[in-house]
Amino acid sequence: MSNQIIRAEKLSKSYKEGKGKLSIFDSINFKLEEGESVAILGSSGSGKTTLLNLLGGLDKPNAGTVWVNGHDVHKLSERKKGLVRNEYLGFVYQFHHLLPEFTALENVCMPLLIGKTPKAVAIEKAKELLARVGLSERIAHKPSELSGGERQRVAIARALVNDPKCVLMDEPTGNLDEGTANNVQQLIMELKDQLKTSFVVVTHDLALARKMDRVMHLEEKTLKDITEQ
Ligand SMILES: Nc1ncnc2c1ncn2[C@@H]1O[C@H](COP(=O)(O)OP(=O)(O)OP(=O)(O)O)[C@@H](O)[C@H]1O
Repeated sequence: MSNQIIRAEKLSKSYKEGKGKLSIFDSINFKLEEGESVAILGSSGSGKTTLLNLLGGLDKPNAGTVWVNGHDVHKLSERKKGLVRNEYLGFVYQFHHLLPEFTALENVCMPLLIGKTPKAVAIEKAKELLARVGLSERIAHKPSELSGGERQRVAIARALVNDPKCVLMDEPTGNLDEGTANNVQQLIMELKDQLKTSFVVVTHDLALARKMDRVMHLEEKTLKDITEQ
Protein backbone atom coordinates (compact mmCIF):
# COMPACT_ATOMS: atom_id res chain seq x y z
CA MET A 1 0.00 0.00 0.00
CA SER A 2 1.34 3.45 -0.81
CA ASN A 3 2.27 5.73 2.05
CA GLN A 4 1.18 9.27 1.33
CA ILE A 5 2.91 11.93 3.37
CA ILE A 6 0.83 14.76 1.98
CA ARG A 7 -2.48 14.57 0.20
CA ALA A 8 -4.59 17.53 -0.82
CA GLU A 9 -8.02 17.34 -2.38
CA LYS A 10 -10.06 20.03 -4.10
CA LEU A 11 -8.03 22.88 -2.60
CA SER A 12 -9.25 26.36 -3.43
CA LYS A 13 -7.76 29.63 -2.29
CA SER A 14 -8.85 33.19 -2.82
CA TYR A 15 -8.04 36.50 -1.14
CA LYS A 16 -10.42 39.38 -0.47
CA GLU A 17 -9.93 42.18 -2.95
CA GLY A 18 -12.04 45.24 -2.26
CA LYS A 19 -15.63 44.05 -2.44
CA GLY A 20 -14.75 41.05 -4.57
CA LYS A 21 -12.25 38.23 -4.33
CA LEU A 22 -9.03 37.32 -6.04
CA SER A 23 -9.10 33.62 -6.87
CA ILE A 24 -5.58 32.09 -6.79
CA PHE A 25 -6.48 28.51 -7.61
CA ASP A 26 -9.48 26.28 -7.75
CA SER A 27 -10.01 22.65 -6.80
CA ILE A 28 -6.36 21.54 -6.91
CA ASN A 29 -5.33 17.97 -6.07
CA PHE A 30 -1.84 16.97 -4.91
CA LYS A 31 -0.20 13.91 -3.44
CA LEU A 32 3.27 13.05 -2.26
CA GLU A 33 4.48 9.55 -1.46
CA GLU A 34 7.09 8.67 1.16
CA GLY A 35 10.60 9.36 -0.20
CA GLU A 36 9.30 11.15 -3.29
CA SER A 37 10.51 14.57 -4.46
CA VAL A 38 8.32 17.02 -6.34
CA ALA A 39 9.15 20.40 -7.87
CA ILE A 40 6.47 23.06 -8.30
CA LEU A 41 7.11 25.49 -11.13
CA GLY A 42 4.96 28.43 -12.21
CA SER A 43 5.24 32.07 -13.14
CA SER A 44 5.55 34.77 -10.51
CA GLY A 45 2.22 35.29 -8.77
CA SER A 46 0.73 31.96 -9.91
CA GLY A 47 0.29 30.88 -6.28
CA LYS A 48 3.25 28.54 -5.58
CA THR A 49 4.03 29.96 -2.13
CA THR A 50 0.33 30.05 -1.29
CA LEU A 51 0.02 26.35 -2.22
CA LEU A 52 3.11 25.41 -0.18
CA ASN A 53 1.73 27.28 2.84
CA LEU A 54 -1.58 25.39 2.55
CA LEU A 55 0.22 22.03 2.26
CA GLY A 56 2.30 22.86 5.34
CA GLY A 57 -0.69 24.03 7.39
CA LEU A 58 0.65 27.60 7.58
CA ASP A 59 -2.38 29.08 5.82
CA LYS A 60 -6.01 27.93 5.47
CA PRO A 61 -7.74 27.05 2.18
CA ASN A 62 -11.20 28.42 1.37
CA ALA A 63 -12.23 24.90 0.45
CA GLY A 64 -10.67 21.46 0.30
CA THR A 65 -8.67 19.20 2.60
CA VAL A 66 -4.98 18.66 3.35
CA TRP A 67 -3.82 15.50 5.10
CA VAL A 68 -0.29 15.36 6.51
CA ASN A 69 0.55 11.76 7.33
CA GLY A 70 -3.18 11.11 7.62
CA HIS A 71 -3.97 14.15 9.82
CA ASP A 72 -6.58 16.54 8.42
CA VAL A 73 -4.42 19.57 9.29
CA HIS A 74 -6.92 22.35 8.80
CA LYS A 75 -9.37 20.67 11.19
CA LEU A 76 -6.82 20.55 14.02
CA SER A 77 -6.48 23.11 16.81
CA GLU A 78 -3.53 25.50 16.41
CA ARG A 79 -1.65 23.58 19.11
CA LYS A 80 -2.17 20.16 17.49
CA LYS A 81 -1.40 21.59 14.06
CA GLY A 82 1.91 22.88 15.45
CA LEU A 83 2.70 19.43 16.84
CA VAL A 84 1.92 17.74 13.50
CA ARG A 85 4.07 20.29 11.65
CA ASN A 86 6.94 19.84 14.09
CA GLU A 87 6.76 16.05 13.90
CA TYR A 88 6.36 15.49 10.17
CA LEU A 89 7.49 18.61 8.31
CA GLY A 90 10.57 20.79 7.86
CA PHE A 91 10.52 24.19 6.16
CA VAL A 92 13.16 26.07 4.14
CA TYR A 93 12.34 29.55 2.88
CA GLN A 94 13.92 31.82 0.27
CA PHE A 95 15.08 34.10 3.06
CA HIS A 96 16.48 31.71 5.60
CA HIS A 97 14.37 32.97 8.60
CA LEU A 98 17.13 32.10 11.07
CA LEU A 99 16.99 33.77 14.47
CA PRO A 100 19.67 36.51 14.31
CA GLU A 101 20.66 36.50 17.97
CA PHE A 102 21.38 32.76 18.06
CA THR A 103 24.33 30.77 16.69
CA ALA A 104 24.07 28.25 13.86
CA LEU A 105 24.09 25.44 16.44
CA GLU A 106 21.35 27.05 18.55
CA ASN A 107 19.22 27.73 15.47
CA VAL A 108 19.45 24.07 14.40
CA CYS A 109 18.72 22.85 17.97
CA MET A 110 15.57 24.95 18.24
CA PRO A 111 12.98 22.55 16.71
CA LEU A 112 14.26 19.75 18.96
CA LEU A 113 14.10 21.90 22.09
CA ILE A 114 10.56 22.98 21.18
CA GLY A 115 9.77 19.26 20.89
CA LYS A 116 11.19 18.76 24.42
CA THR A 117 14.27 16.76 23.38
CA PRO A 118 16.90 16.87 26.18
CA LYS A 119 19.45 19.62 25.48
CA ALA A 120 22.51 17.34 25.27
CA VAL A 121 20.75 15.10 22.73
CA ALA A 122 19.61 18.14 20.73
CA ILE A 123 23.16 19.53 20.59
CA GLU A 124 24.59 16.21 19.35
CA LYS A 125 21.89 15.89 16.67
CA ALA A 126 22.33 19.50 15.56
CA LYS A 127 26.11 19.05 15.30
CA GLU A 128 25.57 15.92 13.21
CA LEU A 129 23.27 17.82 10.82
CA LEU A 130 25.63 20.79 10.59
CA ALA A 131 28.45 18.38 9.71
CA ARG A 132 26.25 16.81 7.03
CA VAL A 133 25.74 20.20 5.37
CA GLY A 134 29.48 20.94 5.64
CA LEU A 135 29.38 23.51 8.43
CA SER A 136 31.22 21.86 11.33
CA GLU A 137 33.62 24.82 11.41
CA ARG A 138 30.84 27.42 11.64
CA ILE A 139 28.59 26.18 14.45
CA ALA A 140 29.34 29.11 16.76
CA HIS A 141 28.68 31.75 14.07
CA LYS A 142 25.55 33.88 14.17
CA PRO A 143 23.62 34.33 10.88
CA SER A 144 25.22 37.78 10.32
CA GLU A 145 28.64 36.07 10.46
CA LEU A 146 27.75 33.55 7.72
CA SER A 147 27.60 33.86 3.93
CA GLY A 148 24.26 33.59 2.11
CA GLY A 149 24.94 30.00 1.07
CA GLU A 150 26.03 29.05 4.58
CA ARG A 151 22.87 30.57 6.06
CA GLN A 152 20.79 28.52 3.66
CA ARG A 153 22.74 25.39 4.67
CA VAL A 154 21.95 26.13 8.33
CA ALA A 155 18.29 26.55 7.38
CA ILE A 156 18.38 23.15 5.61
CA ALA A 157 20.05 21.53 8.65
CA ARG A 158 17.36 23.06 10.88
CA ALA A 159 14.61 21.74 8.60
CA LEU A 160 16.06 18.22 8.80
CA VAL A 161 16.96 18.04 12.49
CA ASN A 162 13.61 16.55 13.55
CA ASP A 163 13.90 13.75 10.96
CA PRO A 164 10.78 15.05 9.22
CA LYS A 165 8.95 12.87 6.72
CA CYS A 166 8.88 15.80 4.33
CA VAL A 167 10.74 19.08 3.77
CA LEU A 168 8.89 21.94 2.09
CA MET A 169 11.24 24.37 0.35
CA ASP A 170 10.20 27.76 -1.02
CA GLU A 171 12.76 28.90 -3.60
CA PRO A 172 15.72 27.62 -1.56
CA THR A 173 18.23 28.95 -4.11
CA GLY A 174 16.23 32.03 -5.15
CA ASN A 175 18.17 34.60 -3.15
CA LEU A 176 21.69 33.32 -3.94
CA ASP A 177 24.21 34.11 -6.67
CA GLU A 178 24.67 31.45 -9.36
CA GLY A 179 27.71 29.71 -7.84
CA THR A 180 26.23 29.58 -4.35
CA ALA A 181 22.86 28.48 -5.74
CA ASN A 182 24.58 25.57 -7.55
CA ASN A 183 26.30 24.65 -4.34
CA VAL A 184 23.04 24.58 -2.33
CA GLN A 185 21.33 22.74 -5.21
CA GLN A 186 24.06 20.10 -5.06
CA LEU A 187 23.48 19.71 -1.31
CA ILE A 188 19.71 19.28 -1.82
CA MET A 189 20.39 16.56 -4.40
CA GLU A 190 22.81 14.75 -2.07
CA LEU A 191 20.30 14.86 0.78
CA LYS A 192 17.53 13.67 -1.53
CA ASP A 193 19.66 10.66 -2.51
CA GLN A 194 20.90 9.88 1.01
CA LEU A 195 17.75 10.37 3.09
CA LYS A 196 14.29 8.82 2.95
CA THR A 197 12.79 12.27 3.34
CA SER A 198 10.29 13.57 0.78
CA PHE A 199 10.81 17.01 -0.73
CA VAL A 200 8.44 19.60 -2.18
CA VAL A 201 10.49 22.33 -3.81
CA VAL A 202 8.98 25.53 -5.18
CA THR A 203 11.46 26.92 -7.65
CA HIS A 204 12.04 29.02 -10.76
CA ASP A 205 15.14 26.93 -11.41
CA LEU A 206 14.36 24.48 -14.21
CA ALA A 207 17.63 22.58 -13.69
CA LEU A 208 16.78 21.93 -10.02
CA ALA A 209 13.18 21.03 -10.90
CA ARG A 210 14.26 18.48 -13.49
CA LYS A 211 16.26 16.60 -10.87
CA MET A 212 13.14 15.88 -8.79
CA ASP A 213 11.08 12.71 -9.28
CA ARG A 214 8.09 14.70 -10.51
CA VAL A 215 7.61 18.22 -11.88
CA MET A 216 4.31 20.04 -11.41
CA HIS A 217 3.29 23.32 -13.04
CA LEU A 218 0.91 25.78 -11.40
CA GLU A 219 -0.71 28.00 -13.99
CA GLU A 220 -4.10 29.59 -14.54
CA LYS A 221 -5.37 28.24 -11.23
CA THR A 222 -4.63 24.59 -11.98
CA LEU A 223 -1.78 22.25 -11.10
CA LYS A 224 -0.53 19.93 -13.86
CA ASP A 225 2.02 17.13 -13.84
CA ILE A 226 4.58 17.99 -16.56
CA THR A 227 7.23 15.41 -15.61
CA GLU A 228 7.21 13.81 -19.06
CA GLN A 229 7.20 17.07 -21.05
N1 LIG B 1 -2.14 37.78 2.03
C1 LIG B 1 -2.48 38.07 0.76
N2 LIG B 1 -3.51 38.89 0.50
C2 LIG B 1 -3.87 39.17 -0.78
N3 LIG B 1 -3.26 38.66 -1.87
C3 LIG B 1 -2.22 37.84 -1.66
C4 LIG B 1 -1.77 37.50 -0.35
N4 LIG B 1 -0.71 36.64 -0.46
C5 LIG B 1 -0.51 36.48 -1.79
N5 LIG B 1 -1.42 37.18 -2.51
C6 LIG B 1 -1.53 37.20 -3.99
O1 LIG B 1 -1.68 35.85 -4.41
C7 LIG B 1 -0.98 35.62 -5.62
C8 LIG B 1 -0.07 34.43 -5.47
O2 LIG B 1 1.01 34.75 -4.58
P1 LIG B 1 2.17 33.72 -4.28
O3 LIG B 1 3.15 34.39 -3.39
O4 LIG B 1 1.59 32.44 -3.84
O5 LIG B 1 2.80 33.54 -5.75
P2 LIG B 1 4.11 32.81 -6.21
O6 LIG B 1 3.73 31.94 -7.36
O7 LIG B 1 4.78 32.14 -5.05
O8 LIG B 1 4.99 34.03 -6.72
P3 LIG B 1 6.60 34.28 -6.77
O9 LIG B 1 7.13 33.28 -7.74
O10 LIG B 1 6.70 35.69 -7.29
O11 LIG B 1 7.12 34.12 -5.37
C9 LIG B 1 -0.25 36.92 -5.95
O12 LIG B 1 -0.97 37.59 -6.95
C10 LIG B 1 -0.27 37.70 -4.66
O13 LIG B 1 -0.31 39.06 -4.89
